[in-house]
Amino acid sequence: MPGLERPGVLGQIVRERSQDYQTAQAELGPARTQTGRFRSALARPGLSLIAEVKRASPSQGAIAALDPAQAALSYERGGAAALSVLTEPRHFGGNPEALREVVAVTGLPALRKDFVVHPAMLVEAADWGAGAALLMVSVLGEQTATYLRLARHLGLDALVEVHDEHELEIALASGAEIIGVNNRDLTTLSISLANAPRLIASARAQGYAGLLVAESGYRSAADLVGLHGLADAVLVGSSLAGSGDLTRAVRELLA
Ligand SMILES: O=P(O)(O)OC[C@@H](O)[C@@H](O)c1c[nH]c2ccccc12
Repeated sequence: MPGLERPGVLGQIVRERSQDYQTAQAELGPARTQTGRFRSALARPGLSLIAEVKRASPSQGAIAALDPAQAALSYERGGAAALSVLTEPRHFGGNPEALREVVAVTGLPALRKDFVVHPAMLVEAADWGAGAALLMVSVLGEQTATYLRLARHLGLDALVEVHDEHELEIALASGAEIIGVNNRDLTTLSISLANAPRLIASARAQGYAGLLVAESGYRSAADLVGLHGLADAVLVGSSLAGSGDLTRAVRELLA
């Protein structure tokens, strides 16, 4: 399975997830209809917000004991364009039910946020009603294009995540329609808010015409100023999830 040799926290999680899915079988079945709901939600004019249901993280430990369905409704009320739901159980407090519950209560498209290391994880995402799945170039490397094709076959949009120039090259070559740039280095967990603007500008300069998402570390509307007119969307988790009033936190972030 891909990514087993990655260093730091990322490598640990990838090895755990690979164990979890070691004996899984992926029944792809016939091609499913592509709705593109997640993609269209981000393509709307202005900076779209992907609000994340995140109960814990390796960098912060416990964030908030959110009820996923309630959190999703609060985010929707505040004006989020789409949702991201962690399904990784050991470090992010996620689980499959969280995603299923969110899909059941909201009209917003949801991203399965996990460390995809096996095709079965994409089949699950589609079966659970996700509109999209996260594909991390730091995990999948040159297999990113293969997983992208699998996601499409299953009717899913894919958020292809990169953190540096080399990963961006792989994402651009893979044919990704949505590329996310993570400000957080997942091997060290350190954040640099300059990373997403820099790589997003680089993707545009290379003629990339798809959607671009800035990810991680945003806490206030002031932090987003540099993204307007540059990124199509921003992915925010911890600062919203830990705010105590999710609807208000979304409104303040988008103000
Ligand atoms: O909580 P933050 O700093 O707002 O970040 C959200 C999101 O970008 C982050 O959860 C994330 C980005 N890429 C990931 C990959 C796996 C797990 C988590 C992530």
